[in-house]
Amino acid sequence: MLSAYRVEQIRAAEESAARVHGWDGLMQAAAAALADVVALRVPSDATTLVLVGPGNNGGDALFAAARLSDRGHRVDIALLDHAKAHEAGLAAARHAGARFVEAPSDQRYVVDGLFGIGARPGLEGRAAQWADWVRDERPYVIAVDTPSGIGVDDGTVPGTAVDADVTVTFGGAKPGLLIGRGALASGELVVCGVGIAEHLSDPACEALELGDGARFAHLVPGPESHKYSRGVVGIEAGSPEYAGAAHLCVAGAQAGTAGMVRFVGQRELCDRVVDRAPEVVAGRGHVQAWVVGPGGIDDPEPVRAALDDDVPVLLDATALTHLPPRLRPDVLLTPHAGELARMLEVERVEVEADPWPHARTAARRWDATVLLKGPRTLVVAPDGRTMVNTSGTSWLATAGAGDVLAGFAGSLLSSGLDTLSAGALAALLHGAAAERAALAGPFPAHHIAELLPSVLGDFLVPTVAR
Ligand SMILES: NC(=O)C1=CN([C@@H]2O[C@H](COP(=O)(O)OP(=O)(O)OC[C@H]3O[C@@H](n4cnc5c(N)ncnc54)[C@H](OP(=O)(O)O)[C@@H]3O)[C@@H](O)[C@H]2O)[C@@H](O)CC1
Ligand SMILES: [K+]
Repeated sequence: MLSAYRVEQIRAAEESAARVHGWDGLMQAAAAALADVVALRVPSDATTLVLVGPGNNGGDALFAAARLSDRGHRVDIALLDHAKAHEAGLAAARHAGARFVEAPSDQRYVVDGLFGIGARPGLEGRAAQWADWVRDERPYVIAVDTPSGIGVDDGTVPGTAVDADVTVTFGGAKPGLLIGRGALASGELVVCGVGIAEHLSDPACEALELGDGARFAHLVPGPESHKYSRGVVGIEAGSPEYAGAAHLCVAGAQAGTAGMVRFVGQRELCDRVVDRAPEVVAGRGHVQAWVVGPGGIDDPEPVRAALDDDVPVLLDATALTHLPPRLRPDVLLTPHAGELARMLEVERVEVEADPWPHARTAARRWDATVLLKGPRTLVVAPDGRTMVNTSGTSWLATAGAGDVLAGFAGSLLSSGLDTLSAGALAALLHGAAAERAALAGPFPAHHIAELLPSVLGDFLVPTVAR
């Protein structure tokens, strides 16, 4: 599990840790970790340009530059403001023989030490020019703690930001490195301990990882299991216009942990679904979770009927246009940005620019868990607990992918996972299956459903079914 902390949490932990290790101790730990990553990633005969800002982020970069110079690396340093650069760091870099330059020129490797957790979002003046140079010249960029220009607490990018290939972040991740456009600017994350971990309070948000399978070992059936104990998921999806959504949602559900899939809907659609998937049972009956809405008809009745059953309910697509004013925490809503914008009566661009507060607002307003689909899918519980998904590929922007996700998440709900865990796990494995599919190039959504069982199996290893 990857944990992310807001700036004030990091500051508080830093304060406590500094009493133990000293401020210089923390900075040296950060600089050492940074220098190690640079030494591993940058070819030994290349020149690394280190961009240095006015605060301790620049201090980390300067001490790392000194360490790299000492190890024989060629280092150019560009100071944003000579008068404000970290004094001891500057002396160390000079002493180690780093070269000082006025501005970026033809360097292909860059360390972004302009601003870290002390940053106000948005870059101006020379910092903005240097970020533009990075955007145009596309060198390989290693960001120090955070890419400069992002909102560290929320992942907003109000203006220009440095686009990094990798971000070496200290003490713990930050929400802005996981969420929204900030996440896209961060690239790969390397979290380095600098001695503050034991002083941190509860994370602001978390990301499940593919190594977290042991937490879900209870999903693996045992010798006593039967189809009902594994879970029955009921699906009401598809319409004459979108029959495919029914097939894809069912395929997603069958790829999950449920022992049985029920399908309800018009007779003709039921027949078609059972023709394609003979294991499916058509018609109403007892279920442990409902999925309603993918490609569905514009009718409030299926939503009302599912909510009347006292089991977890996933509402997607057309079902989101028929929400009662208040739901309950075992309801999982799965909008994309456009659907959430409609639900909240705001513009889609507003949701895309700052997704987290919009997902939180909806979760609070409906007292339901909200899974907001996007390049970094968010799952937010009514009490604000948030999981961010970091798996996936841009090829996932394909018709039907959401139908598969809804069915798969519903399957996990029917097996007893709470809405937050089911949403987070479904998003993680759906994204991982898409990454696997993308190895062969673009793919249709049904490939995700075909790959999900093996992705789930790998995730749950070494806890294999007996
Ligand atoms: N966490 C840890 O345990 C450890 C953390 N460490 C490191 O410390 C870093 C935090 O350092 P920091 O507090 O000095 O803040 P930093 O990000 O360097 O920037 C502050 C300066 O930038 C300026 N400024 C800000 N935004 C601006 C803008 N948009 N445009 C222009 N100027 C702007 C701001 O100006 P001011 O707001 O004061 O006017 C101030 O001068 C942290 O990210 C990590 O790298 C390690 O050393 C040790 C372990
Ligand atoms: K930075």
